[in-house]
Amino acid sequence: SMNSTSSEKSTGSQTREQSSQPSEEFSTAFSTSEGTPDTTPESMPEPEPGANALVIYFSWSGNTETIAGEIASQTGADTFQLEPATAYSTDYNTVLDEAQAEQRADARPEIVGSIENFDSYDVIYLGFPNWWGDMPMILYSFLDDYDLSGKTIAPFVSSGGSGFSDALSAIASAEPGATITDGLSLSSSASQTPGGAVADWLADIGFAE
Ligand SMILES: Cc1cc2nc3c(=O)[nH]c(=O)nc-3n(C[C@H](O)[C@H](O)[C@H](O)COP(=O)(O)O)c2cc1C
Repeated sequence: SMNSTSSEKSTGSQTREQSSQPSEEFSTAFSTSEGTPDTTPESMPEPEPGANALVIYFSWSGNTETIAGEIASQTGADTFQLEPATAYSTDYNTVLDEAQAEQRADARPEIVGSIENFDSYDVIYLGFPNWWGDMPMILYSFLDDYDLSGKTIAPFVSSGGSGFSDALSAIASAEPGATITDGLSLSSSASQTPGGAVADWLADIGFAE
């Protein structure tokens, strides 16, 4: 299940009616182009691979979710889907307007449920689609609600071509006490077969199993 963290997310499997690639227009319009000291190594049990990592993501049409699932599968990390208390429209043109209105209002959409044992995670894989050159506002809700000081954030984005835009600096501003790795940026279509890119990225940032 994509919602394997703790017990919270029984409501988390919204179905999406859109195709996984609703945003052809963006391809053109937006193209720019272990922490503890090793004191008693003999007697310490080995930590489970990925046991201290959590994949947190928002996805409207499934592309970011596919990347999130691949990261979880390759690392053994838990996952938590950011889901807004008030669902977005399933209509593409309508969600474009909803997203823009939320951005203009600097909104903080409420997140369904809460992340159990958040403090126990050292590594947060944080994924989202590029929405109008920014993170969806629910990512700002998450960064406001949770303190990521001392954690490592490994960001990933799915986009029609814009990549992260200014999202990486926004994350850094919101979480000055966190370490942020190089990000993984995939196009909408590359997001659908992310295995190789995820493996390369995990190796690059030092989190390959
Ligand atoms: C509301 C909205 C705004 C978008 N804005 C951009 C954008 O500014 N730049 C871009 O490259 N893609 C943009 N896209 C395209 C998405 O980033 C892209 O389709 C992504 O793969 C969707 O990920 P998801 O399936 O996880 O929701 C936008 C899509 C939506 C729905």
